[in-house]
Amino acid sequence: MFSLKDAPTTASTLFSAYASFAASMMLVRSMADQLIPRQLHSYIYSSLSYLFTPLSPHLTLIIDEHSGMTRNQVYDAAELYLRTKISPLTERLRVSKTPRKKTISISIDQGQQVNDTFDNVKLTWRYVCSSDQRSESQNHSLRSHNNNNNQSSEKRCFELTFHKKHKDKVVDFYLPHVFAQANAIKQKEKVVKLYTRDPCLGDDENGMGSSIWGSVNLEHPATFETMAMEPELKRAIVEDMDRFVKRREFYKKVGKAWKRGYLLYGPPGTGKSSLIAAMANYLKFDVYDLELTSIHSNYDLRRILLSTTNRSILVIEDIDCSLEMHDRQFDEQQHFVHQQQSNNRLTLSGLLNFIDGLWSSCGDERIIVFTTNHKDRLDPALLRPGRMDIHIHMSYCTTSGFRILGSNYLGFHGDNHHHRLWGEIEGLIESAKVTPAEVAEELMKSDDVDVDVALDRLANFLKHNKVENDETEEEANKIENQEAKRQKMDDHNVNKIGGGGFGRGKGRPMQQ
Ligand SMILES: Nc1ncnc2c1ncn2[C@@H]1O[C@H](COP(=O)(O)OP(=O)(O)OP(=O)(O)O)[C@@H](O)[C@H]1O
Ligand SMILES: [Mg+2]
Repeated sequence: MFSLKDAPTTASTLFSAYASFAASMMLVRSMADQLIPRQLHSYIYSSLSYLFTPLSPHLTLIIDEHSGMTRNQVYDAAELYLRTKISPLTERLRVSKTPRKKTISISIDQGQQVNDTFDNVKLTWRYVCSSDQRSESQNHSLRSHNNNNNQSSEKRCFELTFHKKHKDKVVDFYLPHVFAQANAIKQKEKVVKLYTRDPCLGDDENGMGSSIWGSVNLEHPATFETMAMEPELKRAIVEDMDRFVKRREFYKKVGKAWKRGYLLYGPPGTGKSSLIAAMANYLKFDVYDLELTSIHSNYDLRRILLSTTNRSILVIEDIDCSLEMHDRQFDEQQHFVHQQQSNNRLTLSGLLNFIDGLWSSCGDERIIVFTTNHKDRLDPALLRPGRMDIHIHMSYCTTSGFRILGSNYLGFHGDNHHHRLWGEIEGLIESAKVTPAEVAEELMKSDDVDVDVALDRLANFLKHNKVENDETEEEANKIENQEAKRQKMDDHNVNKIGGGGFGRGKGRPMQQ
């Protein structure tokens, strides 16, 4: 065996000593290669290299874009979250926008680093792209999955580095924080959709699914700020919705389906449809506009409702005239006799049963809105307590409603309320019984809105309506008085004939 101790220290001996050492190492390595099973080679070499590399105090988590064949949700959350953490020092950013999105998204480019701090823990994110080593078959299936030929061969991941001692804090608290923030961003950026039944589209081969509904982006600009309504009513609706979306656990605890029903009633043009849009924009819930006249049976209804998604608003407008809905009691009596027939037509009880039962138990965070111009014509089954949780009366334009429209349409704020016509209009607005739609129309009539002209026109419109209302009211009073007189005469005669027998109330008609 070679020994350095006895060797003379000349250059040539040093060289021959090194050569001999290298030769011995090669011999040892080739013996090891032969004696140690092949599978253990890489393990042993990496363990040896680990022993000779200084220990790093840092830990790096690798967050791949895909987990197997599906997307890695941690990656998606990180991508959204890191958009909010881009610092002015970042040198390269990626910018994109898809037709479905309203905003431009900015994300970090490969190799770029983003620093973050969470509960005094310093973290560094790095975005890494490399060419994918996966087999061609895997790439192929990913390609078809992503429908994105150029990018599928690229392997993308985030590397999250921090001090090892914070591992638990990062996994248990920081990553959930990243998820929560990403969800909030997603929610904010969500484009609300309006789904309507498209008769031109057939069902898919299962007879179910998205083809039942066609969708467009809900571009309705109504918000609670633009709605001309009493401020207290607006506040009450917003608070009610806020409470509703926060109460997942509560609904579970009390065993109630997580749904909420609103009945909006009032004359045409008072903002019922606008309010639905404002609700959808506020909650970022998609809207399913259900036209009952296009549905022919309870079976169809069930199928259509089952294909709606959670966190959505189901709207049935003009419920009183959508259908000749049968009285619920009548329908229940007939149910046993004509069960088959009942499935072949759409009935009020079919709708109510479904909303109360099946539909509400298989979905979460559902809102249902019925609208009507005539609440008095609705079937009592629809109005009974517990069915529609909140009844909202959309009324003619009030003073505060006019203030909101004035500020929206004419840019009136603060001092502008001192306009010479303002007081006159406020004095007329409630007695003129005009709808917010009519007021909005008057304010928008000229192309370039001249405030004087617009208010002048509105004042005249209100005066004209008030005169008409007064005349109609006079006429109605006259008829009412005549009616009352006639009634009095009838009652007089009835009392004479019936004599109030069998406990009938005095003055009640006999046929009752
Ligand atoms: N309360 C309101 N606040 C703000 N704008 C309103 C309001 N009511 C009506 N408008 C305006 O009038 C237009 C028509 O209103 P909308 O369609 O919401 O009324 P509606 O009550 O649904 O009527 P209908 O009973 O005929 O369906 C809206 O696009 C909006 O511009
Ligand atoms: Mg409407």
